[in-house]
Order: sequence, then structure tokens, then C-alpha cells
Amino acid sequence: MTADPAPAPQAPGADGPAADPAPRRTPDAAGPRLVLGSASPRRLALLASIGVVPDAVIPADIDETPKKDEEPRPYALRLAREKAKAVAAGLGGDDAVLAADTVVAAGRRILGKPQDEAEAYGFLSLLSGRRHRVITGVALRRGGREWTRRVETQVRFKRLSDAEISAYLRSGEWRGKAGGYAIQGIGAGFVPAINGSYTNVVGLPLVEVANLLQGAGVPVTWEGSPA
Ligand SMILES: Cc1cn([C@H]2C[C@H](O)[C@@H](COP(=O)(O)OP(=O)(O)OP(=O)(O)O)O2)c(=O)[nH]c1=O
Repeated sequence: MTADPAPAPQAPGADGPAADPAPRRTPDAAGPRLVLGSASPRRLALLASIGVVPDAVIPADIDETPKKDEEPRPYALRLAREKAKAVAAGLGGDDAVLAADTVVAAGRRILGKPQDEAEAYGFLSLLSGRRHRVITGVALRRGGREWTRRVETQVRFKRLSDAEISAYLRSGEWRGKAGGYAIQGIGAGFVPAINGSYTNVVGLPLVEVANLLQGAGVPVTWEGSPA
């Protein structure tokens, strides 16, 4: 379930006995420096999986408080844009800055990163046995230009018992995750089905991000670590 338009595609990576498994930008890759404006290790790992290794990682320090009556879709895009802008403001020249924001939307309600276990409990109870949307806004800035995307995935949760929520909270996995769960971790056991992009739920919709990067002149090598 994707919104908003995009540019073009590319080719696969290789396997070989002497291959260096560490993904990296090719030394002679043309294009600008890429700065990832994010503290999220998931975003860095997702980029690395398609062979994109930023030249620098600079987390954005912005106020993430939603505006009065702000809905999840505009909120996710606004925050992505503000993060990219804040990081770009501290840089000069032709650097490309990529930033994103992921929220869980329960109807019109924005579920961000829970502040404590009690809030995480509330989020998981709300999501239990229901469908929700995960929305990621992405913003890329380069040389005074800006490209944006917004991607939505529908996620279904099984009904969770109190014991299951308590065990999950004890794992600590809820920390730093929108909606208080991680689909790439233990939380996978709560999700019978999704409709849309998986990587979008983890924090960065890779197909759309690759297209954005290529459209802005940042090379995507697809030389990630094979699974
Ligand atoms: C729903 C879900 C979210 N998440 C994560 C992705 C994001 O890191 C986080 C949402 O918070 P964000 O505010 O989007 O990102 P962040 O604070 O981690 O990093 P930064 O703002 O510096 O870019 O939730 C998962 O890892 N798995 C999931 O299943």
C-alpha cells in the first residue's frame, strides 16, 4: 500500500570465495557524499543490505511532538522533512542528506516510540487483535532540492493475552520502536499478515529509498551482504 510517485531500477550483487562480505560504496563511485540523518541502527542496516553505506551518520535533534490534531500521514512526512533539514543545515555544499520517520497509526491516533513500559503496554493492548497502519515518511535533500516519499503498510496483530504482552515487555524490545514493537524481532510472532512493504515497517522502505537516491544522483551498488 504505497503512496506518491518515483524514478528508476538496477542490477544484482555477486557471490564469490574471496568476496569481502562488508557492504560499501565502491571506491570510485560517482556522486555526492551521503549523510544518513538518523540514529536508527535499523535504517543503517537496511541501507547496507542494498550496498549503500553512508559517508556519515548524523542524527537529527528535533522536537517530535505532534501538532494539535495532526494526523499520522502528514506527521510522518513533516518529521522526515524536518530531520533532513536540520541535518542539512549543519552541512555545506553538495552533500545528500537522507532522513525518515516511522509511526504506527491506530485510526487517527499516532503511536510513536513509547516513553515507558506503561505506555508500551497501552500501545500493545490497543494493537492486539486489530489492523493498524505503519507509515514512514522519507526525505532526501541535496543542493537545495528536496525529494520526499510516504509509504504505508497495513499490519495485522493477533490477539495478545496479558501474559504475552508482559513477556514481550520484559524483553525490552519495545524500546525505541514506534508502536512499541519490532516486526523484525520477537514482535514477528504477533503479526500473522501484512499488506505492503516489509522494510517500511522496519523503518525505511527500500524500493522507494533506492529510487529516490538514484534520482538524486546517489549511486546504489546492490553490493550488500547476500543472505
Ligand atoms: C513498527 C516498527 C518500528 N521500528 C522502529 C523504526 C524506527 O527506528 C523507530 C521509529 O522511530 P523514528 O522516530 O522513526 O526513528 P528513530 O528515533 O529510531 O531514529 P531517527 O529519528 O534518528 O531516524 O521504530 C522497528 O524497528 N520495527 C518495527 O516493527
